[in-house]
Amino acid sequence: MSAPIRPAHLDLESLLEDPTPAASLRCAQPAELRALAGELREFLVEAVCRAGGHLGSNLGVVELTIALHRVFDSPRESLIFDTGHQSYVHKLLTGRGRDFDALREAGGLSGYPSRTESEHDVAENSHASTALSYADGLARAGRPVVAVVGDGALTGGLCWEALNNLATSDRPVVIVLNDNGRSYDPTVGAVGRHLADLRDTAGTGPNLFRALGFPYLGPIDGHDLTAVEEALRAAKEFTRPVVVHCVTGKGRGYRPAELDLADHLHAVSRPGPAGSGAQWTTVFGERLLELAAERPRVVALTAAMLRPTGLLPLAEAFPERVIDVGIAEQHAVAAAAGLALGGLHPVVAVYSTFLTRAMDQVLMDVGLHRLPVTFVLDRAGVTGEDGASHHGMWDIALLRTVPGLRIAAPRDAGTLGSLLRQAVADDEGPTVLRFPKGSAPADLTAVDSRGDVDVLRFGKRPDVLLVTAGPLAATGLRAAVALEHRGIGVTVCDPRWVHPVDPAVAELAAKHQLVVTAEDGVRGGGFGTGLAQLVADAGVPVPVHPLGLPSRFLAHGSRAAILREHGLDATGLTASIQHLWTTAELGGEL
Ligand SMILES: Cc1ncc(C[n+]2csc(CCOP(=O)(O)OP(=O)(O)O)c2C)c(N)n1
Ligand SMILES: CC(=O)[C@@H](O)[C@H](O)COP(=O)(O)O
Ligand SMILES: [Mg+2]
Repeated sequence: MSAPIRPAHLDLESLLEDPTPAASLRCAQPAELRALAGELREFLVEAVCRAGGHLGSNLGVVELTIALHRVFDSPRESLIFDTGHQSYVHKLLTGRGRDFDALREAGGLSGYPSRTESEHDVAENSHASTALSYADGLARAGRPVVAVVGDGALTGGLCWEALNNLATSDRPVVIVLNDNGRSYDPTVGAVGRHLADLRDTAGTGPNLFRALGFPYLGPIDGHDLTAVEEALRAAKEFTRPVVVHCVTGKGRGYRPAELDLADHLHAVSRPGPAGSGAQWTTVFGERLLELAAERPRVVALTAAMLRPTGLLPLAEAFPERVIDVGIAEQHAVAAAAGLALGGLHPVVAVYSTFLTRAMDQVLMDVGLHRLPVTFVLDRAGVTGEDGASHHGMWDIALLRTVPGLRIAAPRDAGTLGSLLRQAVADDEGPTVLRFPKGSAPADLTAVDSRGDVDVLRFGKRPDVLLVTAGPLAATGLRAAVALEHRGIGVTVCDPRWVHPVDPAVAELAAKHQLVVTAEDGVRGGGFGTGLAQLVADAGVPVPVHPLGLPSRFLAHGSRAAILREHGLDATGLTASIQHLWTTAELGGEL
């Protein structure tokens, strides 16, 4: 193999222009690499503060990622980053630096590894704790593989299932433990404590990895390029899985991130005009605190997301009533079942997308026992910039299959409060509350109520009944006004409980000629499907047409733009309903 041609001088500018930066990295001198690390940090701070995204985690892995690309030959040797939120440096070192101009924008660079973006991205991840399993599989398939896993991700049970298998494997896998002592709460659990002991004793004390049978190299200063490289080169010599324990600083090199002791600027939001209403998350946190003060049996659980799910106010007021289990959604749900069996009313606060991991526990541990557990799903529906794996668009369709479980979708801050109150007062079985990312619309007053169902407006003529789920109520009202101007009477109602839907909706349906439903979840199997069943079962001969998201993995972009693209903004709903009404009047198929 001919020696790589060495550029005159390696710096960020030359690296950004270089289609194969790793080759240049391998030729660079230590001083150049140290200077490059500084430039990469400045670049990250500028790009992420502009576009939003994961900052602290990426600042912490600059040297580690440089070393990985110097020692391993990606993509021949697969580099997998667990969770993938810390893969920005990897993107920069694999020819995607210029694409940071459109980081997390529609059509632009993804905030996570993306197979369509680069052959250097092995898996399209973002749900934590999967990398070691991918690595085990890839190694068994004959691929040399390196997996980088964080101390937070290591709290997930899936990692331990993988380690159980890897420890006895005869295939080479380099497991790089990126230990920054941070997931969200560094005090959660024994894994974090053991890693701290390994750091404190310089690896000389009891060592879980060695006890399981892994060769263990470390702990290594993850910002000392030479030390990391030496360890990786040594690890590469092993013909079986080996653990390299790197100690890094989350937010390293950027003062505001280093000083942010809560989460070292784990993720930052894109700057922009603040929404008019309060954030859904904030409203939930405030209402839960009030309810917990009234109801001593209420306790809350989070899977390493205390602040993002709004539980901080409760944790500050009643620290003993909030349990952070680490990145362990399955354990959170099964432990909630235990808490409920013990007479408490647990509230599991989790992002919609992460509850899917624990579906079995929802079905068999909570559902089967008809336990009073309330699941609060933040980031339900379209989440936006975090892309395909973060959209919370499957929750209604999946959860509807759990016998006895009821799902509520508040339309605004006011209904969030009242529905949460109903949910935690329900001791007959599991309840779910789902709401999206962002700010809640202004409260919408009902003009009439039929059971659980709020009628938000009556059409001038009983043409169309529009039944909306959660925040689509505000959108539906705007569409209804536009349709009235076009001569189509539209009644809008919000069932509030989107599963099972109150039969009062079937009675309303019977008074109209066409029913349209709107939801920000998958259309097939979702709320609209359930409502169509209800109307049919009630013997009401009115066609029901569900509108929602297609059953596809939707790319990143802003929430508003994605909803627009799928006809779930006011203009889209207006057009769809007008089309359906026209077709219906002409006697066409619905
Ligand atoms: C299954 C799952 N639950 C929750 C999250 C949200 N989440 C993203 S990163 C993160 C912390 C990861 O900690 P760690 O692996 O130590 O990486 P660090 O950010 O510290 O580098 C969490 C909880 C997730 N991605 N996946
Ligand atoms: C918490 C985390 O790292 C991801 O799940 C992601 O960044 C979510 O972003 P938001 O919390 O801004 O929705
Ligand atoms: Mg960490």
